[in-house]
Amino acid sequence: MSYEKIHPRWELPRLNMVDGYSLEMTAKEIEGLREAAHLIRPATQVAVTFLPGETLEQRIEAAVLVRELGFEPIVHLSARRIESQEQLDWYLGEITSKAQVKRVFIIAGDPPEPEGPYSDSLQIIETGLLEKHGIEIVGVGGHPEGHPNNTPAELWVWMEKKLAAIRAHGMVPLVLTQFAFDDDAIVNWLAEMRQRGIDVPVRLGVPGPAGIKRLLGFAKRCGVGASASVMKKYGISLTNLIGSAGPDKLVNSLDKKLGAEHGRVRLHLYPFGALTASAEWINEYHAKHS
Ligand SMILES: NC(=O)C1=CN([C@@H]2O[C@H](COP(=O)(O)OP(=O)(O)OC[C@H]3O[C@@H](n4cnc5c(N)ncnc54)[C@H](O)[C@@H]3O)[C@@H](O)[C@H]2O)C=CC1
Ligand SMILES: Nc1nc(=O)c2c([nH]1)NC[C@@H]1CN(c3ccc(C(=O)N[C@@H](CCC(=O)O)C(=O)O)cc3)CN21
Repeated sequence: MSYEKIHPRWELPRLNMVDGYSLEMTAKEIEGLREAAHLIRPATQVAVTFLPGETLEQRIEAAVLVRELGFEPIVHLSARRIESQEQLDWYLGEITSKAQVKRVFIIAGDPPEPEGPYSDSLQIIETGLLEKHGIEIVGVGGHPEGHPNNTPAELWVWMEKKLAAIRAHGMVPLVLTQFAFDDDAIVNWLAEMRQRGIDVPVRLGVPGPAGIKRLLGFAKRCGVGASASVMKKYGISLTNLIGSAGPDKLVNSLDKKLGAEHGRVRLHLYPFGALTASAEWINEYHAKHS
């Protein structure tokens, strides 16, 4: 399968670690995206989250802005937060007609009980609504550090089922990983994925630069490992939580450790509300490595 659809340069070796990066924004970060826009390369893929406390209208407005500013929207769908099939159908209709969305990312979502008819991502793929609305590329989650509700073996089975279903519905699959601070967790997980014969493109989720307390808060909330030893590798001492930290060490280490056996990868930055800081970090990294 050709993955050129995912990104024009997917089939080529990366120029550096930020080549073909993607970013994300919450649906409420309309002003944040406007402010950061001049720092972001044209046609960059920008994902719009599906978090509690956002309305569908805010998400649609955000996707429209991503498109208007000359970027490529990726719209998140949180299966457990979708209230009905009618709502999913309507939302897909809105984002595809108003923002020409071609890309979605589907994740189960954190609610322990689904708020509507869907308890997992596979069920969304199987509705047939994605291709009905012209969606071409579908991302699903990867979990380098595992997931509290599934064993690693179960997670691989789920991944293969989702990827097969995306193909069966005529769309192109992609995996986007949960953010992680631990380079070894990411590299080992990716090696296992490739050993299993899963050749799908992967976007590796890394945290953008942010305050240390904020990074640790997100790690806790999202079940991401942030032990003293992992954070030390990342460049953070847990005895001094003042200031902020960027992903330089992590990204440099990934650059060294990732080889041909890990297949095609690109980065996805999780800015955690600081889009400008992430865009600046990318530009500085690019300037240093080109
Ligand atoms: N990577 C990311 O950016 C994000 C990751 N997540 C986390 O990833 C989890 C898994 O998502 P997918 O890989 O899409 O799973 P999935 O939709 O492929 O489901 C796989 C299996 O895990 C179960 N499961 C998933 N979420 C659950 C939950 N919250 N409680 C109980 N059982 C659950 C499903 O019922 C199913 O049996 C989310 O539930 C969430 O906790 C959430 C948001 C963003
Ligand atoms: N298990 C899990 N659950 C999640 O909700 C989750 C993950 N994993 N992995 C990473 C993504 C990224 N997430 C987030 C969540 C909040 C903001 C954020 O900026 N929140 C604002 C206020 C809310 C808003 O603007 O909508 C904040 O200031 O905290 C960003 C990314 C949540 N995500």
